[in-house]
Amino acid sequence: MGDKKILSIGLVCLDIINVVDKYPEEDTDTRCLSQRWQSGGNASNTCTVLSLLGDSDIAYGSLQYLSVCCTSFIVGDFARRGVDISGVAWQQWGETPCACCVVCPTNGPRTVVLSDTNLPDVSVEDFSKVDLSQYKWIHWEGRNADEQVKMIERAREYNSKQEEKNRITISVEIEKTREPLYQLFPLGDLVFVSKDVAQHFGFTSAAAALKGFYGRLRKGATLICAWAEKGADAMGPDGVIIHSDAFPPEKLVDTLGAGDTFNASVIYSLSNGSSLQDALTFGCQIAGKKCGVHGYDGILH
Ligand SMILES: Nc1ncnc2c1ncn2[C@@H]1O[C@H](COP(=O)(O)OP(=O)(O)O)[C@@H](O)[C@H]1O
Ligand SMILES: O=P(O)(O)OC[C@@]1(O)O[C@H](CO)[C@@H](O)[C@@H]1O
Repeated sequence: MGDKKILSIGLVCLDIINVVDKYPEEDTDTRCLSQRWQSGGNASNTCTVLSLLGDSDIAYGSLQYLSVCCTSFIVGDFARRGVDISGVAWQQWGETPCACCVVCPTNGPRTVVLSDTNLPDVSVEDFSKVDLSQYKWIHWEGRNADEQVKMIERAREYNSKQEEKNRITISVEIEKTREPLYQLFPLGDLVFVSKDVAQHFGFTSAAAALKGFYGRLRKGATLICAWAEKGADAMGPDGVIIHSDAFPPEKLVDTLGAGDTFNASVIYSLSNGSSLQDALTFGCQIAGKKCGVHGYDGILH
């Protein structure tokens, strides 16, 4: 695979994170323990974690064209982390998505309210400008699924003309409970399905979700389902379910981005030749470390 990179397509936003000692009640006025700005969104978090793990990659998400305050913050953050943004689909109009996040270190969970109004998603046209020969792996966060289907078709067509060693591995994440996203199940070589989607379909464990969803996948594909403090399960073409326990940190402080950290770490590990079991374990280890620190710096220590 040489020096080829990993491309991540999905949300890039600004996270404004309020750390509180207890989740605020409605119609109260409280002070947070601390507040910080952080680059966020699936594509951004994936690139952040990949860059910390050591790969050079490209955040290819939706960033506003105008250099308004929060956009320059995100760009600065990518530069600081060495994330290559030369492939970003800059938009001429629209507002940079922004998420107000509440993180409660006493019990861990994060609550997110996202404003994602009018910034266009990455389109097939944007994607047609991408030089696919640069990439060994492309990850799509399920969003504008109808367009994403066509982008993945283009990547598959490219693959059909390549020798096996030059083919791009295609992964998709189906995280939100939105009907159009389910058409992505048969499109990935690797599919991440969230606990939220699994529960929406009535599954009460990762293993049950894998058994229930696996039939929707393309031949030879792998399905992974993370289940917070219960760790994660995976099923490959042999139909065997493998599992990794979670690796809870000594003190749970911030679970915002744990799922994105898990996905990025699994992708990193598989793209470097690890077995599915090792990649699953590595994903849980790094995601567990993330839960023990605020933000992403320190996830390797
Ligand atoms: N409370 C926790 N303790 C330890 N590990 C956790 C915890 N929450 C999440 N993780 C790790 O992060 C991974 C993804 O978490 P999950 O909550 O399923 O994703 P998301 O953040 O997308 O909801 C889990 O498989 C697990 O390894
Ligand atoms: O890994 P998680 O915690 O599921 O996702 C975290 C996240 O990508 O989701 C929000 C948008 O939905 C962003 O504000 C935030 O950075």
